Amino acid sequence: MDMFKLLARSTNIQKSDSIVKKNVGPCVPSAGPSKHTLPLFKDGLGSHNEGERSYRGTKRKRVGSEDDRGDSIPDQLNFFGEGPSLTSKMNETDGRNRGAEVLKVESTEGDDPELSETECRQILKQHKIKTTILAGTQTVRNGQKHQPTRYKDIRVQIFPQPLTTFGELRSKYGISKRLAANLEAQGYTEPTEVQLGSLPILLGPIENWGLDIPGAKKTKMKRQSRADIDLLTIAPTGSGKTLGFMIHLLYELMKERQALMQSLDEEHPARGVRALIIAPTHELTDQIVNEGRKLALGTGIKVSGLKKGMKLHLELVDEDEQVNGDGSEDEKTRRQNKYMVKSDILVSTPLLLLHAISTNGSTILPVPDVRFLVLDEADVLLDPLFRAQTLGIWTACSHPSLRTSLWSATIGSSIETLAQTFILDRRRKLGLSQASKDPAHHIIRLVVGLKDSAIPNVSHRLVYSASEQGKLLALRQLLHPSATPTTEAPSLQPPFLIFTQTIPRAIALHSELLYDIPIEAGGSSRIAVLHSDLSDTARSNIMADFRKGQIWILITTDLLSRGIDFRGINGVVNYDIPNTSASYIHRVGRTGRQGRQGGVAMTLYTKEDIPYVKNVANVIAASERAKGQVKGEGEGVQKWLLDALPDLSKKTKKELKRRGVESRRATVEKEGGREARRMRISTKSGYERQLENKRKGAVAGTRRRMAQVEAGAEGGDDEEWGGIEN
Ligand SMILES: Nc1ncnc2c1ncn2[C@@H]1O[C@H](COP(=O)(O)OP(=O)(O)OP(=O)(O)O)[C@@H](O)[C@H]1O
Repeated sequence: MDMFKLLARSTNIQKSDSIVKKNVGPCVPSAGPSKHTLPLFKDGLGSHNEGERSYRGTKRKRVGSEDDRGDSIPDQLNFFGEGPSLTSKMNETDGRNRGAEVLKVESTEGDDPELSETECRQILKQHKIKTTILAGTQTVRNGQKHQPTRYKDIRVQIFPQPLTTFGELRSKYGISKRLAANLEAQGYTEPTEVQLGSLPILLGPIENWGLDIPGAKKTKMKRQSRADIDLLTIAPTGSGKTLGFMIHLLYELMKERQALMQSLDEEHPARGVRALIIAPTHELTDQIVNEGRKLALGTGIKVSGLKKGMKLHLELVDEDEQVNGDGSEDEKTRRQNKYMVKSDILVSTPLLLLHAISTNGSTILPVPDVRFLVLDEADVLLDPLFRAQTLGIWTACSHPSLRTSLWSATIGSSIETLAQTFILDRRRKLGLSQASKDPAHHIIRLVVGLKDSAIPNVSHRLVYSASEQGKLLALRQLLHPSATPTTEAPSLQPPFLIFTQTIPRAIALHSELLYDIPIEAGGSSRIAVLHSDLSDTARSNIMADFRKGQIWILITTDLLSRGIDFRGINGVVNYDIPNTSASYIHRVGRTGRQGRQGGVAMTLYTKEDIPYVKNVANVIAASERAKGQVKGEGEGVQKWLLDALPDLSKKTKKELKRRGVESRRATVEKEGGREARRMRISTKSGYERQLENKRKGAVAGTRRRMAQVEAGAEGGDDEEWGGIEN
């Protein structure tokens, strides 16, 4: 495996040889062996300690020691690399289970072993994968007669055949050679848990789901029938959801393309957007495009990100005045070539996509060719902030067999109900809920691990620092290599992320810390701030520099809390407490990805935060319970603290989610600026600030006076001599 390819993953750098060598020298702070703590799921622990398991007809064993990889990455180069390989990590953790658990099945009974239902149950349970049909079609018996199939709230657990190796993608599901080769070239050899559970449902026939499917008795159903399904997937951060939906989309579009080419007698099939992926930020859409392109290489499927001004309909290109030219035919063709989207899989943020399918009068035009809709970070996309836009797009996807999949580490019950209601309403409106037209449609929910919880392979710390100044001091202790690690301020080696509540606070913290990194270590260039007020170019440059290891500490807002995959970051600092427990789960999920051990999530809180800390404390406590950890002194959340912290009322929770801690939003203009001064990010005393302000005032006054004198002198020159008045 090419180590530089790994280092450059998720960047556009192809030949990053020189960059890596230049930037990742011995002074790289994250160099050194990665630490290991406990496994992600406790159940898996016991079952995998044996190191080897056998099921009927299959021999299931741990694979992939360091030697198996064939190449090992020197620690000092493994800055943003994959860390220890997934497989080697298993050995290192004494054969215990981890986040991105992998398995290999060595078939001893033919190429395509079918596992019995008991075996499926066993594997799925071991990996904490729970699959439930939430609603679907069911044949209702009325006396002797079978009523037409009807929609029902079913809520039945199913046990689909798990995907135990990527080899099965080809042998069982028939993915193309090219796609299989691309997976291998990217170093993906074994599926992670979310892929193990979701791909058989997405790619396979309904018989894969086990026997207990209402209305789908094996004897009555046609063999190899595929159901229309909508899937909700809830799996931990960094568990490989992107690859899960990408493999599905590429598989479907390649199959469709092949069928079309055959039916058109080898002619080129018509192209157009057939799959939409929506994600909440540009950073995330760029990352998805990047991953998608690597997988789609040579398959003929085009994956692209939507750019400003691009449209999905010809009439919209013609309508747009901004891009209108002289009206000639040539000009029209040129314009259409330039502004029409020409890709099979389009990735976008909701607002940009909505503009691309709306007229100037903002009527949304339907996109009937779209067959697949993926909502990545679905809970955020269906949150009030993005809800109208997302549902607008979803409604515009008017294909009768649209398959929607929703992915996130956190999908609360209200969002789940909203999605389910919307899916059923949409089908009803399209007249699809009658039995004759809807023989097999199901809404399925797949949960990996404990629903809505933080990854347990990260060490969580909740640190009280009394005041804003206290927080700054705690952070400085982390930055200075000489600082002795204490329980209050544990050591945290860069690279790491710092989250603040607002953009002004991120900027203020950045200017405060700018000179905290010694010149010999790169000085101010090692620390940067990223937020949505920056230009797109500035944002992508900062992202690229952080991935390359040129920036060590990145201060940001919740903009980067979702989906962003920085492989090797050592930790996350919540400089300001997150607004919701979901936000905490996603922020800390930027570390400990792919089950990587040793990540630290540190949350600082002050007096003002006490009424709001319970949210975070509960998540940490649940995560510790999940891994069965006995807490060390100062680590995690002590029981007394959990009991002492006040509970949040529904109203407070709602307000906190919407606005964050109110006092941190105070500006100097409000309340004579007293609150703003108290919450200011600065270590300077009031007296020092007063002196500084006086100095600034004096300098400004001198400049003003000089300008006046100059203006006066210039004015004198310009004035015409008017003679002496009588
Ligand atoms: N089967 C696999 N083998 C090895 N690495 C994998 C596999 N699947 C995914 N990965 C890697 O795991 C990392 C995390 O994947 P991804 O970003 O898709 O996580 P996610 O579940 O979407 O996380 P989040 O909830 O934070 O968005 C990526 O670097 C990806 O390349």
